[in-house]
This record gives sequence, structure tokens and C-alpha cells, in this order.
Amino acid sequence: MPKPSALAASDQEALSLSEHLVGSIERVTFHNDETGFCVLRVKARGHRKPVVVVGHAPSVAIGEVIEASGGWLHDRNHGVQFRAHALATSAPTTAEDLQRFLGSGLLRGVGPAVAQRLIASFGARILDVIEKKPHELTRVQGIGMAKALGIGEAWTEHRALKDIAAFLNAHGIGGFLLTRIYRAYGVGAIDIIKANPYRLVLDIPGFEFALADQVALRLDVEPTAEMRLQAGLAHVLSEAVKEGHSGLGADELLRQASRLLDVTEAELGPVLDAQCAAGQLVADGLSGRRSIFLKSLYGAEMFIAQRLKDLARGEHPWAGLDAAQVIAEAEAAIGVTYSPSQREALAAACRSKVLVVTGGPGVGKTTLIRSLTRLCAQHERTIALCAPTGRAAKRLSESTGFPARTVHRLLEASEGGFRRNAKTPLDCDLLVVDEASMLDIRLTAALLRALPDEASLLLVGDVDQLPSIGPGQILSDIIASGAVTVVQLKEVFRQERESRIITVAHAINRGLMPDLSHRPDSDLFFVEADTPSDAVAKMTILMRDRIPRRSGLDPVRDVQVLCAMNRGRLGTNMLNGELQQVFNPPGPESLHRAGWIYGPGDKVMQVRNDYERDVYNGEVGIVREVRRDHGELTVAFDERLVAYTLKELDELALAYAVTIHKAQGSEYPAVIIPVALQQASMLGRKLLYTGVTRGSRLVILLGSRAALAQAVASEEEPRLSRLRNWLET
Ligand SMILES: Nc1ncnc2c1ncn2[C@@H]1O[C@H](COP(=O)(O)OP(=O)(O)OP(=O)(O)O)[C@@H](O)[C@H]1O
Repeated sequence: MPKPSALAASDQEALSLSEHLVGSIERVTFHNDETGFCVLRVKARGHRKPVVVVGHAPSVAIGEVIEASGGWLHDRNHGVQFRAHALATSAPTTAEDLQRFLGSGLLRGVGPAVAQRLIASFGARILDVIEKKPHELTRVQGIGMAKALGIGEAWTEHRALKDIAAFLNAHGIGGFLLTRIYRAYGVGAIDIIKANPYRLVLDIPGFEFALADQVALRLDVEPTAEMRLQAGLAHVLSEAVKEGHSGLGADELLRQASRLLDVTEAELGPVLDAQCAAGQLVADGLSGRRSIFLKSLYGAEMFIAQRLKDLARGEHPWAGLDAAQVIAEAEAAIGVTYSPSQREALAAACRSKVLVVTGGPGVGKTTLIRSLTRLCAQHERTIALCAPTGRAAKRLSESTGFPARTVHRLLEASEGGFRRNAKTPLDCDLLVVDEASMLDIRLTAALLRALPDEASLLLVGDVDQLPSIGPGQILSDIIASGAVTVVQLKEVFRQERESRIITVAHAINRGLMPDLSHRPDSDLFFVEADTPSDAVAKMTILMRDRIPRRSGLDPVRDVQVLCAMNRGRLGTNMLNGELQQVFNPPGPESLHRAGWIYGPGDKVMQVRNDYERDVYNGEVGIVREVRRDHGELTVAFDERLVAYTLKELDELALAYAVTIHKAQGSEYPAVIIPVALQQASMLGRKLLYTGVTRGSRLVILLGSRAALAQAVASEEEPRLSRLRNWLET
């Protein structure tokens, strides 16, 4: 046994300093994808019993051989363990290790029994056969050609992941983006990264520019290399696009890129000019200022403007209908008397091929759409209803009694693009888009491409809500341009006594501090909280006790916490962890991934569009089942079940708390909105207004009056876009 050393730490005692250890991995007790930190149980040469090895390795698998150098330590909590300074892994060679390795479920389609048969047939050559001649695996009983090739593919993937992990590790990057990199580049990942490490920033969501710079530095890319300067400019521009702009002032772009890259604006200027000359970026004057646009967005905005103008000029499919008669028919069909502005909107729908109807909550927008569905049926016109999110489309279907789809589904979106386009247009005389404030540039262009020339278009939305998550401010640009007919619905139907949510929303929208005096029968409350911790404590009590008791609502299913941002004490990241602890604490069944834990009953949100499985960004579901042995979980989105493997879990996030941005287009029975000065930089009037209008039965503002006053007073900066300009000319 190693001798105790004098270098004793308080809870650890070094027993020896420099030794070499060789063995095979019996169990991976812990491995952190991000840092590579691992705790292994190893069958080591010269040791009768398994030993614990602690170290860092980009990837580890049961059965693999390790070579480690380091020393023995006595840890007060964990006992004697080998602390490795260097740790290398290689493929197993002995039959026993191979059995453990292949039988561990590492390769799809190979379990312990198949592993045993493979090793019995091929012995130590087995990995070589799998890699180079997978078709020979068919010699083993029970393995057909498809299975054999599948095992070969799984092995290629395993090897590629291991190589990429080692490459990233050698370049100072943790393995947490490994699967995303593999998904984007496949087996050629290392060559692609070596050729231009800056591609990572553009291609891999979440890959920081600084990290790519770090890789580039190790690959000896010069700080003034053209690829670096180009990437820096593209990065600054794409950050602006992420904030919703379709471009950026040239001076601003150069200033920000110069700061990011630590080079002078003079060095960057020619690179920018060259990119514009080559057509990768577009330079154009906007309000007398040279602005730079991404080519695709610039083209799309130009197209939208042209298409809207062309559509508006064509003959109306309802030409010949008498508006007064239409209104009378519509009123009779649904048994209401329209408000003056609703009448105006219906009359406009009879004469304008492109029409925008806007207005705040409760002004009768949905009722108008319902009337149009009846009218179309009566006059044998085809109508199509859609909305930008699944929740909004569902709500529209329910309130109109007419099927509505998401824009993506209407356009038959797939990974390869939209199946409905100019060549295979939609089949309708009238297309209605609800929640049109959420349309971004790309989606609008796709929609207009697929709209037949003869059809008319009605955009319905609340222009005072947040603009789309993607770039553009389509609805507000169209309205501001004056290029198409716009009707604003003004009369609010739900009355103050009935709905304080509505009056408070309208006050916020006008920039006025709402009346927050306590009224027991109200549907909106302000709950004072002095500090963020106080707010969290009160939030828990409200969700767990007060709201269910008062309204019979379910804390997980019906109550949604809406945050201004992800970061901070009152951001979604922290709150989700805490609310999960309260409402569905992780247990032995839970799956761990990328810092999150998911167990049956957890509320989760899909965070990107997945066309294959037909689940879209922002959809919320409940984890139904976790199969730890298969590394798989199933989420119920309403009644639909969708399965996720471990690798796909980065498509999910906990959703006890979500950002107001993500909640756009959704409505919840109850919402709680933290309002604290700590979020002042993010919490503006539109954000607060959008949050408040998400609640249908109950809204609770939780925090400080000062923060609320500040949010109401602060108007968000408009986005930089070109559409209004195109429409005006
Ligand atoms: N002309 C009308 N006469 C009486 N009630 C009406 C009329 N128009 C709408 N309503 C009622 O007013 C309420 C709000 O209408 P609707 O849902 O159409 O508004 P909205 O603008 O779509 O609101 P939100 O954006 O909050 O969904 C509904 O209960 C609806 O039945």
C-alpha cells in the first residue's frame, strides 16, 4: 500500500504522488460532458479489488482500457482513490473487456447476448470487423444485413464522437456541444473545423465567438486573418438579427466588430466592403444612414413589400358582394350586433384584398374571424385560418369552431423547406393569419410565396404586443407604411368590473401606471415583494396554496410563471430549478442532461422547431414516462406523445417558468409575472403588456411598484428593418 505523505490537506491526504495505473473501466460512476470530469470504477492491473479513479477525459465507456498517471489520495468522504493528472482511454482488447464494452448498450442494436455471439465468432478482431467489414457480421446467427450495417454505422458514429471529443478537448473546449457539432457536420467535423473554426459560431447554436477564437488561436490563425474578420462582422450582424433587426448601421457594425476582434475599424472596413461587393451582405441607405443587411433578410423584406402591393392591386374575390348585406348576414349568423369598428373591418374585408385588423385584448378580433368563416361557407368561398404558434392556432380553432393550423403546418414545413410555395400554392380564397404580430420576415415571405394571386389576405393581431421572436416587425411596419388598408378595433367588450386584466393591459399600453388597489373579486392582483427571495417564497405559496384554493387551478398545468429573461434570481433558469424542487422533486427515475433533470410529471417546453416530429418552438408538455435503461423519455403535448432520446434532450427545457417572449401567442388560465428592479434592463412596456395579456382568468404581478412604474414608462427601441421603407416607395 502506498505510504502516507506529509502533504495532507484538511479533507484529503496524499498517499503517493507519482504512479502509473493501467486497467479497464468497470463502471462509469460519473461523467460531466462539459468539463470531462469523471469518476470511474476500474479493474486495475496489480490490484485485486476494483479501484476508484478520478480524472478528466472527453469521453469514457465501460470496458475501455485506461492508462493514467497520478497519485493515490485518501478522501475523507470517498475513501482511497487514484487522482489522475493524465488519463487516456483506448479500445478494449480482452474478451472480458470487449464483452463489457459491447454489451453495455454503447451501440444501437447490440446488447449483452448479441455481444457474446459477436465475440464468440470473431474474438479480438471484432471491433476491426465492425469498423471495416460490417457485412461479415451476418455470419453471426440472428444478424441480418440491415442489422449488420446498422451496427457498423453506430460504431462509426461512436468513433467520430470520440475523435471530435478528443479534438475539442485538445483545443480547450468541453464536450457539451459535442452532439450538436456532430449533428451539424457528421463524421467530417474535425476537417470542417480545422478549415475554418469560425463556422462553429454560425452553425452551432450556443457556440460563443470567443470559443471559436480560442480554437483558431491553437490552429495558428492570425488575428487579422480575413476569415476571422469576416466571421467577426458576421457574428455582430447575426447578434443584431437575433435581437430582431434585419440589419445594422454600418458605423455601429464596424464599432462593435472592432471591439470584439480587437482590430481597428480601418482594418475591418475593406473586409466589409468586399463582402458587400461579393453579395454576401447588402449595403443600403436607411434614413440617410448606411446600413448593412444579411442578404437573405434584405431580399425577403423586398419580396414581402412587392408581393403585398401586387396582391392588393388584384381583383377582390368578393367583388360584387354588398357590404351592408354581408354585415347583416354575419350579425344574424352569430347573433351579435357589431361595434362600429367591427362593421368597418367587415366592410373593408369585402373590398380590400390585403387588410390588417388590429386592436388590444377583448375588442372582438376573434369574433370577426368567426363571422368570416361563416360568410365564406355561405358564399362558397374557401377560407384558411392560421397562426404562428401551435397554442394560438388551437385557441383560434376552439373559439371559431373552424380548423386552424400553424403557419408551418399550413405551408407543410419540412427540414428541406416549405412544400407549399409559388409552384404549389395554397388552395384558398381568403387567408386569415391571427396573432400576426408574431410573424417574422422569413415566415411572412414563405406565406406570401404560397398565397395564390387571386386570394385575399387578412392579418389580425395586436400591434402593441412584442414583435416576433425572429427578425422583423412585420405588422407594425405594414401598418405604419399606410400601404394597405388598416382597421383598428377600438370598442372593448369585456368590462372593467368583469376583467381588470383588460383595463390594466390597456393602461400599460398607454404608458399609464395601472390602478393596483386591492379588490377581492378582481382577476388581477399586485403582490408586493421586497427582495427577489421574498418574491420566490411568495410565488411558491401563491402557486401551491392560494391559487388552487381560490380558483381550483392546478399549479403545474394551469399556472404559468412568465419572466422577463432567463438570467438572474427571477429568471427562468433559477426559477425552474426551484419550482421543480417544490412541485416535482427529482427522484431515482429522473434523467440528467446538460445541467437539467427531467422526471415524470415535469412541465417542459420544446425550444426549437422539429419538423420531423412535428413539435415546435414554444410548445409546452408534461413528461409522461422516463425509461432510464433506454435513456429515453416521453412527453405528452396535449394528447400527443413524443419520445426523446438522451441526445435530443437539448430540444427541451423545464417550463414551470418561461420567458414572456416564448409565451407569445399562448394563453394560460393564470400567470404570475415577477416585476423587479433587477430586470429593469429587459422589462419594458411591450413586454409587460404582452405578459399581462397572456392570462385569461388570473394575472398576478409580483414584485415592486417602482419596478412596475419603470417598466410602464420604458418604451422598447424599434427594430431596424427595411420593410416599411419598401412599402412606402
Ligand atoms: N359585437 C359584439 N357584441 C357583443 N359581444 C362581443 C362582440 N364582439 C365580441 N364580443 C365578445 O367579446 C369578448 C371578446 O371578443 P373576442 O374574443 O372576439 O376578442 P379578441 O379581440 O379576439 O380578444 P382576445 O385578443 O383577448 O382574444 C368575447 O366574449 C366575445 O364573445
